[in-house]
Amino acid sequence: MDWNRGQIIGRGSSATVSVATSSISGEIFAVKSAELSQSEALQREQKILSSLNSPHVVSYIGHDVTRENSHLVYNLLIEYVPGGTLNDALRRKKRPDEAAIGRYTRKIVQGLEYLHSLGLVHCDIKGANILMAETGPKIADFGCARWANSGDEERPISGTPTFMAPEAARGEHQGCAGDVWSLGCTIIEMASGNSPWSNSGDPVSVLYRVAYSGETPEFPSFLSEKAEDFLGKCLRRNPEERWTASQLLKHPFLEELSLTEVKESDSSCSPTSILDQGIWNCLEDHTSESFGGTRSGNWAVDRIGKLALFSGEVTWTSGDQSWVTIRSDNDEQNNSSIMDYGMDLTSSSSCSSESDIFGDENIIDINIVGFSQCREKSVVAFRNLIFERDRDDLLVIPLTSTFLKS
Ligand SMILES: Nc1ncnc2c1ncn2[C@@H]1O[C@H](COP(=O)(O)OP(=O)(O)OP(=O)(O)O)[C@@H](O)[C@H]1O
Repeated sequence: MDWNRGQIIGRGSSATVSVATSSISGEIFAVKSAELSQSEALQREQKILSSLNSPHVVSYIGHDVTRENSHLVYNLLIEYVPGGTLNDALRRKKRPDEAAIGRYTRKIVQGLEYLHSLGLVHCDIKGANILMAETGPKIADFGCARWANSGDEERPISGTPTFMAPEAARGEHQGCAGDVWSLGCTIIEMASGNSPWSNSGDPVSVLYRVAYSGETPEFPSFLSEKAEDFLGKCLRRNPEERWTASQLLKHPFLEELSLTEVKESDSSCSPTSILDQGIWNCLEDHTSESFGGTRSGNWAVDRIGKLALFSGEVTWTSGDQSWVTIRSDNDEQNNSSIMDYGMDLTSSSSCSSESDIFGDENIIDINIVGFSQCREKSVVAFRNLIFERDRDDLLVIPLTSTFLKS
C-alpha cells in the first residue's frame, strides 16, 4: 500500500509513531517505525499483532520497509486511535469517576481475556499502553508480549517496574496473572492519577519493594467497597490466588456494567456515514459522562453550525511546538473549497487551538495531526476532526471524542 507519513504522534523506546494516510483511499492509520537494523522488537510485535483480532486490541493493518533519507525503515501499520493513551487522557482531564473507571476496566479486562485465551501475555499493561478509541480503551504496544507455555518463557522478564507483579519483579515468572496485577496498578493510576508505589523512589527501589516487601500498593481512598474488593482480587501477591480475567468479568464491579451495555447497544450510535449526525451526539454522550463534562443541548448541531458559519480569521501561531504547519505540495490547488466553510486552513499555517475557530473555551486539545494529498483529495486531520476536500465538497468527519474542560 502506498502511504504518506504525517506528523509524529508518539515516541517509545523501540519506535517512533506517526500518523499516516493511504495515497489511494485517504484512510488514516498509525505507523510505528524503527530503523530496519534496530527493528527486531518491532518485527516481533508485528508477528504478534498480525495474529490478533479483537475490538479491545489495536488492529493490525500491515507492515513494510521504506527508504527514508537513505535509511531503511521498518514500518508497522496499525489502526490510528485518535484519543491518545489513557495516560494522556488522565493528564489532560479531570479524573474519571468510579463508574467511568469501571467501564474502562471492563474493556481492558475483555481485551485481556481475549489475549489470555490465546495464551498471550501482554507483560506491560499500564495507562501508557492503553489507547482511547471512541468505542473505549484498546490494548496496544505488544513490544514486551510473550506466549505462555512456549519457548518465549526463556525470554528475560520485561515490563515497567511500578506495574510489575511480585513474581515477575523477583525474576521468577511472567504469566497471565502478571497482567492482572498490572491491571490493578492501572486502576490505581486511573483513580489516583499516579502510578502505584509513587513514593518509593527510583525504579530499582520500586522493584525491590514490589518483589520482597510483602506489601500491595496503596488503594485510592474514595473507592466503593465493590471496587476495592475488585482491586483486591487483582492485587493478590500470590499469583495463584489472583483472579483470572474471565473471573474478573463476573465480579459485581464489572458484571453490572455488562447489563447497562446491553441496554446501550439497543440504541447504538454507530455512524452509517461520515456525516451521520448521530456520531456527534454519541461523542458528546461519551465525553461528558467519562470526564465530567457538563454541557447540555444539541451540542453536535451547534458545533457543526459554528464550523459552517465561521467567518473570522483563524489566528495562527508560530513557535508552539505542539502545532504543525499545514502546507500543501500545491497550495494553489488547495485554496478554494475550504473557503466555502469560511475557514481558509490551507493558505494559513496552523491554528493555536480549536477555541480560536469556535470561540469556545470549553473545547481544548485539538491538534492537527496530519495532512496529505491524494489525487484530487486533500485531507487535513485534526486530532478530532477531519476536513476532507473532495473537489467541491468539504466533508467534516469527527474522528474521536472532544474532551471537555470540567
Ligand atoms: N495506534 C496508535 N494511535 C495513536 N497513537 C499511538 C498509536 N500507537 C502508539 N501511539 C502513540 O505513540 C506512543 C508510543 O507508542 P508505543 O508505546 O507503541 O511505542 P513503544 O516504542 O513500543 O513504547 P515503549 O517505550 O513503551 O516500548 C504512545 O504512547 C502513543 O502516544
